[in-house]
Amino acid sequence: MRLLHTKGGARTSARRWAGITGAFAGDQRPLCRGGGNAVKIRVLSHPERPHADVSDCPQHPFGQLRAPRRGGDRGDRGRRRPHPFRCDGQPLRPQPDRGAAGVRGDPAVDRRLDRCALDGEAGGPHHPRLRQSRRQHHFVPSRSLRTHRPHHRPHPRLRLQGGARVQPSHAAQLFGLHAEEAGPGADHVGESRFRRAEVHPRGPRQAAGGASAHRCLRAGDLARGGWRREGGQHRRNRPGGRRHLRRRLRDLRDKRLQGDHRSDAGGAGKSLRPKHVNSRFPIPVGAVVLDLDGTLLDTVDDLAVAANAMLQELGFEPLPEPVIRTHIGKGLQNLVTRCLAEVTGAEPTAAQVERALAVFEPHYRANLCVRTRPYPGVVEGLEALRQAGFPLGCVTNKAERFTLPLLQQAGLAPYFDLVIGGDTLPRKKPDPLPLVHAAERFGVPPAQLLLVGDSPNDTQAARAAGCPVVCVPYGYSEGAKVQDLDCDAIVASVREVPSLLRKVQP
Ligand SMILES: O=C(O)COP(=O)(O)O
Ligand SMILES: [Mg+2]
Repeated sequence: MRLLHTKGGARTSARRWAGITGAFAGDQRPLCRGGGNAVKIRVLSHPERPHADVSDCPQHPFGQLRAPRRGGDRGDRGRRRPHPFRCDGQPLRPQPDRGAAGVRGDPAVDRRLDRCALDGEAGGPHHPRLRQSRRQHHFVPSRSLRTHRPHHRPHPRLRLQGGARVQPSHAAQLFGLHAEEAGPGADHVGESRFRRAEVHPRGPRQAAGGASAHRCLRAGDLARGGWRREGGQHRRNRPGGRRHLRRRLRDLRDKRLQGDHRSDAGGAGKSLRPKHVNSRFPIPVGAVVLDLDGTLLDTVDDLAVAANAMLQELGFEPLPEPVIRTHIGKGLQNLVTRCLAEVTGAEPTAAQVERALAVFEPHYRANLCVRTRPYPGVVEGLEALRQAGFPLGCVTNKAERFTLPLLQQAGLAPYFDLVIGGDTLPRKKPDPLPLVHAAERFGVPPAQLLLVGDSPNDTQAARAAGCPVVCVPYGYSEGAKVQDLDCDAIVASVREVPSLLRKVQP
């Protein structure tokens, strides 16, 4: 018996070859399996033609025929595909259909693994077209070898849809889980990460107490765990199943994230969105104000140059830029005070601050916009906000005498209808006064004035005034993490702000 493989030929060619060489007699027919460009034939030598082989064939009418390799069949591609669990020298994992494991290198194991199983046998040809069935040669790791995802980690494919507008802290609201409605023992409420139970709350039909599509109330079924049957179709759509999850996420994306104004979401007057889901987006806004340092303009380089020139003039060592960066946000006087405190190790007196400020200001005026640049996305964002019809304001703690020329030199002045500096009003951020004033000037209630900021001063002022606030992550948040700021959303850049807003007429 010979095992020959033909490549490039086909079943017909193989049969023809068998006929030509006379390798088969009477009822001995070549066993041909498969098709396409690979075929394996089992040649049974005829007693009178013991040397029948491809090399004997005078006509050699078809493509490459080759004898099986030494050491076993390595597949039609000429190379053995390494098994994922059989790296050299690594212990082999037990396989359900191949018996006990062993170590590659052990001749007995090698022989077993390299054995060329006959066509039709388990472990037979590896070419997919020659497989008896799809699953036969796949190694399915046993239950104990599968890796399990701990339940406290969010599923990797379970991303909240909605892009930047959705923050992890919204999970509870998105999925309709509020402390008062989740019931007693709902220890997961308030966690930013959510578990399976939170992602798949029971649908409205089940919650209403109606007969479930999946639950079966018959006694026999209850004895089987309450599901109609184990396995098969009935498990597919049950809550927690993948399909159920996909459908639920689609519902959330399509209907619930559209916001309160979508009264048509659920058909004629009937919203599918439960009342307790608080959709915050898009935010209804009549006007937008933006912070300057750390939100619109990257001013730290020029501020550091001026601050270090001041320190040098006063006889102190310069400070590194990252230190100066953490002192930006509460106005220039505060910056000077904190730089002095840093180098002297003590709180400076009012007179010392006044003297230092007098040294600082000329340096800053001379370096106002040398290396100061708008952050990426700022110009596009302002442009888009203007196009959407929002009146724009700049509310900063920087003194007005520096703010106005800085906006001019940076090319942002034409975008703003209103500029409020740190000394324009009696109090500055984090006091709500500048925002309340801006809302009045724009003729909108504070709840419809959006502040785009970067620091706790901005978020505190907005919360105190009752304004919505979104933060950019790149600014100077006085050492605080942007994730810790009390804001409605974190946007990667000002460019993303318009997509969060819905224009309301003032
Ligand atoms: O501290 C400053 O000088 C100004 O800070 P602000 O523009 O972020 O309000
Ligand atoms: Mg700022």
